[in-house]
Amino acid sequence: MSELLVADGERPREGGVDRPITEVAVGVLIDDAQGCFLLTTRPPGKVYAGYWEFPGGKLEAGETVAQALRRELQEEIGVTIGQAHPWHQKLVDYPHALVRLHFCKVYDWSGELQMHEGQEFAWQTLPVTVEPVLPGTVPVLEWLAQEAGQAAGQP
Ligand SMILES: Nc1nc2c([nH]c(=O)n2[C@H]2C[C@H](O)[C@@H](COP(=O)(O)OP(=O)(O)OP(=O)(O)O)O2)c(=O)[nH]1
Repeated sequence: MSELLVADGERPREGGVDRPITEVAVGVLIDDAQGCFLLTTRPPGKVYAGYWEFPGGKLEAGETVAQALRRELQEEIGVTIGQAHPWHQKLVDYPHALVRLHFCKVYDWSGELQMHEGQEFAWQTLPVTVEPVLPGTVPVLEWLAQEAGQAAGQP
């Protein structure tokens, strides 16, 4: 498990020191043929609206990460995913909540992208050209860059 990331640390925390951890499933949809990955904006009305992130959402009671991811991606972007490959986890302390992000890589899906919640989407390569990026999403871009460097034979 990686260390805690504190986002917007100068702002007060809702719920005090003992707030529960909210588990979140997040999908890094990778198009290997094109060498790109999908980012979407947070919908209007949600915290950090307009910030770029990877699609996903909170686990409901009794759900596994893979089940939640499958449901969220159907609801939010209209695709049905194949296998979700567990990748990294990150604990992020936001003003609004303490969240544990379960990032999964996804290489297969069916259906056309449909932004059901008024989001924008962008297929991106590194470095990304969209901004602002959600604080809890920034580490993912670093992990992707590390992997790309390793694949290219860099230390
Ligand atoms: N989907 C997603 N959420 C992220 C990422 N990075 C990150 O810090 N988060 C945080 C933001 C939110 O606090 C939380 C996700 O909650 P959410 O509000 O989007 O989830 P949801 O779709 O289930 O929301 P709702 O049903 O309660 O409206 O995880 C990311 O890359 N993708």
